[in-house]
Amino acid sequence: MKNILEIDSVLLKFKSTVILNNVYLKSETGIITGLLGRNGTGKSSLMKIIYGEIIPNDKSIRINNSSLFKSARSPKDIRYLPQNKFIPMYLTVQRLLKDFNLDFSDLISFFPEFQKHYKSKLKNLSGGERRIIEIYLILVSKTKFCMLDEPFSQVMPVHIETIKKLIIREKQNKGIIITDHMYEHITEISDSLYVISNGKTHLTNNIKDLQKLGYIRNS
Ligand SMILES: Nc1ncnc2c1ncn2[C@@H]1O[C@H](COP(=O)(O)OP(=O)(O)OP(=O)(O)O)[C@@H](O)[C@H]1O
Repeated sequence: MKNILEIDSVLLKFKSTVILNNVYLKSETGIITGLLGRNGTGKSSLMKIIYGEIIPNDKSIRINNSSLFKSARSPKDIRYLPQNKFIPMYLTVQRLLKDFNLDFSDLISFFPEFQKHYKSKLKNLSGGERRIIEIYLILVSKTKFCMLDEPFSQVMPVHIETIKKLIIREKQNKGIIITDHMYEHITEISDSLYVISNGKTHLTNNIKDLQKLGYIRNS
């Protein structure tokens, strides 16, 4: 089944500063939605609003045309990978995979290096290894929509390529919203691309749009 998430009419202010104003964004099963924008333009805030972690001054969010009025979200509907680590360090890879109902064999088919880490606690993994586990759990576990906030920072280039393959596999079952300043990876895998500028989302098609919106320099 195809699921559609839409958000519009967003107004987010911190004190008197307007961060987001009149945003529109759509995510749907089978589509990778890229979100770009300069530092501080509100990409993480928009994801947190969708996830229900920030309550903005105004918003309208719908899944399959039903409005979400409550702030609590079910993991069956939306999963969110925040920028900062969020999983308790004392949990093992084995325990996390069990909790998220995931297979170790699938993880190591993408990341064979993790064979030795089945019983490792997160605190005993490197920063990049921990990030890969977090990305895998959020991206692969069952849900309608998955939001990834800067999945590529901390991860080495070979693993970035693997994560991109995993994202492309997973979009068959869910809508994926992704932001990262390694924008070439985002433009490469995105089916639909928005840039946030001056509090608004701009649906963009090409690199020229990114230049016009001040996200990258004119070459
Ligand atoms: N809890 C808060 N209180 C006050 N201001 C905040 C709060 N959270 C975010 N902001 C401000 O809102 C703006 C948007 O922040 P946000 O983290 O959403 O930006 P971003 O586009 O994700 O940035 P980056 O690319 O640097 O990660 C920033 O100016 C930030 O300082």
